[in-house]
Amino acid sequence: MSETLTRIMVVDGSSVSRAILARILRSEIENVEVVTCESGTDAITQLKEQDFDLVTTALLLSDMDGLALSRAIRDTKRHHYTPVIVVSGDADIRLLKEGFESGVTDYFDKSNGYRAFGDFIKSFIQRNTGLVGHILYVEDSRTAAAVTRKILEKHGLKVTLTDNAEQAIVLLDNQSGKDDFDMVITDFFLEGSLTGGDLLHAIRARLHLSQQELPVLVLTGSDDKQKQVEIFHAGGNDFVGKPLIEEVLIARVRSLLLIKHQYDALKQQAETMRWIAATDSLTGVRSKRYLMDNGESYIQNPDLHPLWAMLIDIDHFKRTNDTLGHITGDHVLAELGQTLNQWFPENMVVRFGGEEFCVLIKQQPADAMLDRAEQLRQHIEQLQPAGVDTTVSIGLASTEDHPDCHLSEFLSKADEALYYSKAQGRNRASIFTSEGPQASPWNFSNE
Ligand SMILES: Nc1nc2c(ncn2[C@@H]2O[C@H](COP(=O)(O)OP(=O)(O)OP(=O)(O)O)[C@@H](O)[C@H]2O)c(=O)[nH]1
Repeated sequence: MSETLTRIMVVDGSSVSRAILARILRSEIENVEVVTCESGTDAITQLKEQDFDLVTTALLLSDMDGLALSRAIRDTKRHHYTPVIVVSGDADIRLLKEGFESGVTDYFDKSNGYRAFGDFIKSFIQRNTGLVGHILYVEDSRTAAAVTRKILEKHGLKVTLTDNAEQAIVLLDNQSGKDDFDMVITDFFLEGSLTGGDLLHAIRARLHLSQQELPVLVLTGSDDKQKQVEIFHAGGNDFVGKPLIEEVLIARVRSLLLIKHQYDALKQQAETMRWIAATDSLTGVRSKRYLMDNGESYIQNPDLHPLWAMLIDIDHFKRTNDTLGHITGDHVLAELGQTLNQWFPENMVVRFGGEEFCVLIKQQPADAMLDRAEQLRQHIEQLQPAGVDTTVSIGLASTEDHPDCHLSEFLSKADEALYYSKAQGRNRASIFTSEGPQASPWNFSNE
């Protein structure tokens, strides 16, 4: 949810149009304040006194036309950069010819309907909100650095300045994942032993940061076409000629940051998808798919031995569902999942089936494992998850007893031990040794 307030001015001679446009904007855009004006003069007066993020204007107004209003807006200091959108039903030839020179940013064809107007403005705002990003700026001229830094900061960017490529590489190399750089702006000609071209090469070839991961904008005073080609060959995303023109610099920075932010969003999305595929949403433990993808390498890793498979199955869970309902059953499962995650934080906790969990537990001697299984059994017996009397049966198998098993075979040993626990009366733990299933020594002391 956006937290900053967006202020939009709507200029239109028709009171009906003003009311509809304002209503659409208020319903489509979060945190918006809409101010309406009937005439160009009224609009200019308010624009001189207040800040707005966007102005929409009809083409025909009672005292001037939308193009004249746009020109007047460009002449104000406060709104020199504010986007102006002409909203009109007839894209006449004058708008096409003069709109650009008048500083009109975009045009909305009213014949597309009011609903489309809401979508149009919403997406326009999303594309044109204040710049957000952390820029690593490499410039050895103090004067140029001061001026450019001021421009970037004025547009909302955070800037870290260094005057040489060597230092820039160190800063990039030491990024920690927090407050990392979103893009690099570098002068091509630098005084140190490395040029902007060398920096580019280091970013792409040594640090392996792609053009989407870390866009680089090169500032060059040279009109040399060969140099410009070299910049692209070295992995530069774009270049801007010096002396810098503020609007050109900001437009380039904006489009490169857009690439970077889209890359970050896709990466985040892929991460979320992986997490969803790997996690059981009801219980918060790993999914069976995760076990199938990762379990084999886990049990084959000798550093984790002795490694145990522990299968935990709720006793008479059907009865819980049948008497107390499926929802209560779900709550029991969720609480058990949470408990197992807490008990085995460094291990692989998996929902193995409907009411069955599997935990792969690393580096446990047999005595400690049998103690732990018994403590868990007792804990669940007293836990009453979701207020329901609940017990579990447990089956165990160890790599010490079954050193050369693959995952499925290893799990089936633990499953046989679990079956044995069920057959012996439930609410107990059993272990499948090299001699077959046996009751945990704890069961004898319980009975
Ligand atoms: N609430 C709920 N129930 C589930 C879920 N997945 C499986 N079950 C139920 O788990 C129950 C398993 O029943 P059974 O296989 O007969 O096992 P049980 O009643 O636990 O008996 P024993 O395992 O022999 O002690 C069935 O009623 C399934 O509907 C789930 O996601 N939520």
